[in-house]
Amino acid sequence: MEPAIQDHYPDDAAACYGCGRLNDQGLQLKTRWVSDGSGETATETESATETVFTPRPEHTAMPGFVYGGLVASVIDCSGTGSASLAATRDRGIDLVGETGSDAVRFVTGTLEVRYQRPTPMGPPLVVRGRIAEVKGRKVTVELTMTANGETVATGRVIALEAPDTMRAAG
Ligand SMILES: CCCCCCCC(=O)SCCNC(=O)CCNC(=O)[C@H](O)C(C)(C)COP(=O)(O)OP(=O)(O)OC[C@H]1O[C@@H](n2cnc3c(N)ncnc32)[C@H](O)[C@@H]1OP(=O)(O)O
Repeated sequence: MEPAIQDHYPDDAAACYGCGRLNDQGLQLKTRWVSDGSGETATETESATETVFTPRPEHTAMPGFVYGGLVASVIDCSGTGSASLAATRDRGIDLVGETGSDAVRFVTGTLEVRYQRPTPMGPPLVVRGRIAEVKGRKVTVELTMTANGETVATGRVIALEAPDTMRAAG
């Protein structure tokens, strides 16, 4: 299995509620490259990322359905994780081993979510990310979330490399 980018964030970037490995109360999302041949072209396949999360009962909106804010959170950190994967790769940094502190850190500039149908509580939510553009310190990622193989939400994240002020805080 490919390494998860969040396991390669330095400790000062590992407290995120969505994806920080050091946040015991958080979602601890993990985002990886996948290359299962699902893309129509080699570039699409190479650029696909995946994040999988199974909601818990406290993530309920109405009984049986997932809270939309949770859906947005999963898409958010899937997007920043995907951006980090892309920038880290583009800069020629190899993620060696299961953990490390070699990832380029990204934060959310813009998050867009379109809720396509109610998200059922129970099955894992699978988010696929496609790197739409890398422009300097800005990466645009398009994302699709499925549950039981059906699209429940789509989104777009514009991620920016983390500013020094955020890295130094805390
Ligand atoms: C690292 C591990 C943690 C993972 C994080 C998980 C996700 C999060 O919750 S992060 C928290 C939420 N996000 C924030 O608090 C970010 C707050 N905003 C900021 O700090 C800044 O506005 C920041 C960093 C986004 C952009 O500032 P800055 O780096 O100075 O951008 P700037 O130099 O002005 O612009 C660079 C490019 O980005 C674009 N841009 C700037 N801000 C945004 C934005 N908010 N949305 C979209 N595009 C933007 C500009 O238009 C410009 O584009 P182009 O090069 O095409 O002209």
